[in-house]
Order: sequence, then C-alpha cells, then structure tokens
Amino acid sequence: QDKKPNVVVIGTGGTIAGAGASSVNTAAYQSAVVPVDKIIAAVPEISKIANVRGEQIFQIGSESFNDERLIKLGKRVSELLKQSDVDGIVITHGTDTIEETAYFLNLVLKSEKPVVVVGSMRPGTALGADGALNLYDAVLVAGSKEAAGKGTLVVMNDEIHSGRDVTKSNTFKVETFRSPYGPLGYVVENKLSFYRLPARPHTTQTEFDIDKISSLPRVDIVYNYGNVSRTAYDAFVAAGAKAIIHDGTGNGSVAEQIVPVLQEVRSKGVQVIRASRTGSGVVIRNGEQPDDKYDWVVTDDQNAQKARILAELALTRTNDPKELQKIMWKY
Ligand SMILES: NC(=O)CC[C@H](N)C(=O)O
Repeated sequence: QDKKPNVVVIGTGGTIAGAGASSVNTAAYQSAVVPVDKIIAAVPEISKIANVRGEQIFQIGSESFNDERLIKLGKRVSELLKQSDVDGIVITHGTDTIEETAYFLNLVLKSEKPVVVVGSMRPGTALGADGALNLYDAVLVAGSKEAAGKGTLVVMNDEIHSGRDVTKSNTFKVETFRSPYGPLGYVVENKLSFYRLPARPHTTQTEFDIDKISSLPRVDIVYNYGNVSRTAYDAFVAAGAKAIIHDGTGNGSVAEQIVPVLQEVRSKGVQVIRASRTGSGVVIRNGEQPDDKYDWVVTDDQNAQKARILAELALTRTNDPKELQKIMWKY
C-alpha cells in the first residue's frame, strides 16, 4: 500500500531555516535558526509524496561551509545512501555556497540515488516566502526514479539544476540560480521533467570517493584587478596553500606585475590555476599566458569557487600539473 519513497532531509541552516522580525523582512533576517524538523512540519503536503525524516547536521550560514564541514556532510550523505530504507536525500542549505557543496557532492558520492540540495532566498516568515515550495519540490525530485543517476541536483524556483553547473547570480532575488547551459529540467505541480543530462562525469563515474577522504589540501583564491599586488599570493603560499586559483580578468589574464609572482609561486611547488572573474566562458590554455612554458593550469568553464573545489579533490590524486590539467578539463 505504502509506495511512498523514503527521503531523509538533512538540515544545515541558511535562509530556508531563517526567520525575520516581520513579514516584510524579505532580505534582512536571521538565517539558520529554525530546526529542520520544524521546516518539514511547516509543509504538511510533503507527507503525501514521501516518508520524510529530518536530521540536523549543522545550523549555519553557508558562507561558513568550510572543508571540514563539507567532508562531514559528504560522509553522512554517503552513509545514508547505503541504507536500503533510504531512497533519496534532500539537504537544506544556505544559498551563498550551494554551488560549492552541490559540486563537491556531485564529484564524491558513489550512488545513483537522488541527492538534492535546496535553499530559499526569503525566510519562512516573509511575504512570498519561497522555502516551502522549494522544499516540497526538492523532496519530490529526491523521491523520484527520474532523478536517479543524474548527479547531485539543486532544486530552486521551479528548476532542477546540475550541481556541476549551477551558480548564484543575484544577491536577493528568488530567481538567482543559473546554469550557463540552462537547467536540466523543471518541477511544477507534482510533475518533474528533464530536458537534458549532465555531460561530465559525476558521482559513480568519478575517481573521488568521500569514504576515502578525511581531509583536503588547502587551495585559495586571489581575485584580480589592474592594481593587484603580490600580497595575497605571498600570504597564501606562506600559509601552506597547495594551489592558488588566480581569479583573473577576462580570459584569466595576469597583470604584468603578477606574472613573475606566479612564476615564483610555481617554483615553490604550489600549483597555479588560472580562472576568470567574468562569470562565464572557458579559460583558454596558452591563450593570455604561455601555460606550457610556466607549468600553469587553466580551469575549463568553472568559476573560481567551483575550480577551488575540483582542485582540492584533484590534489588528493596528483601533484603533477599535467594530470591536474586533465582533471580540470574532465569534470
Ligand atoms: N539565501 C540564503 O540562504 C543566504 C543566507 C546565508 N548567507 C547562507 O548562505 O546561508
């Protein structure tokens, strides 16, 4: 009789767990205060589509999602996915860094079962709050057969995005999550439809396994502009960074005063990875700089924060810049 899927909702905080002083506080409120069980209970319609139970792993703003927390979350999700009584997982998450967490999980989980990361832009107390519908849709997707084997997904604002591609594009609007090649599908009124599939390897197809990862090498990002100095590069190298994402202008360009700095960084054994602050496009190898000559690496189409996640994982496998380059191009 009971054919409903079993979905575990893991609470981590964010605005979906937020509360404001009044209903007109759509953007000024306290995030990460409402427990996950209360968030689930606020959407009784969910009990018609899935057997849901909540689990509170953190109660934080996602800007504080450090590597240790990423690993802890990944390991817990992996553990749950191995249970035969779990059909899918939803993670409630702050929207600031959903893109990093979703990409990380997309690369390290070893299961075909759906994993959906969800958040909201307005707290549950606000007029036009978006969390309830987002959570409902996320549970629907996580409990569906159609979402299996498609990698970690992000469901927000009626859209299903690939964790690889999705990025936050607006500070306050409900329509903030974008993927450069569009969402994978839509969810509307209890119906989900996929229109495309992720082309890059994910979950079961990758060389990264969360069960075998207990720490990540340090990778930092330096944002660029014409007047940039060497201060941040030196500080990160001194702090023990294993790679620096050079978040360059345009096609990952390097200001004239920084070219020798990056050569020096590389000569110390630290990887140099050129990314672009433009927000879209591909950084062309040997384009703006002779990467072959300098032994540098370029990101593919990933922004700096996603490149950082991939680089950390890649450096658990290799410290050879040629191999690192292959990995940056592969995922
Ligand atoms: N809309 C949000 O979730 C942002 C709240 C908070 N900065 C976070 O990322 O957790």
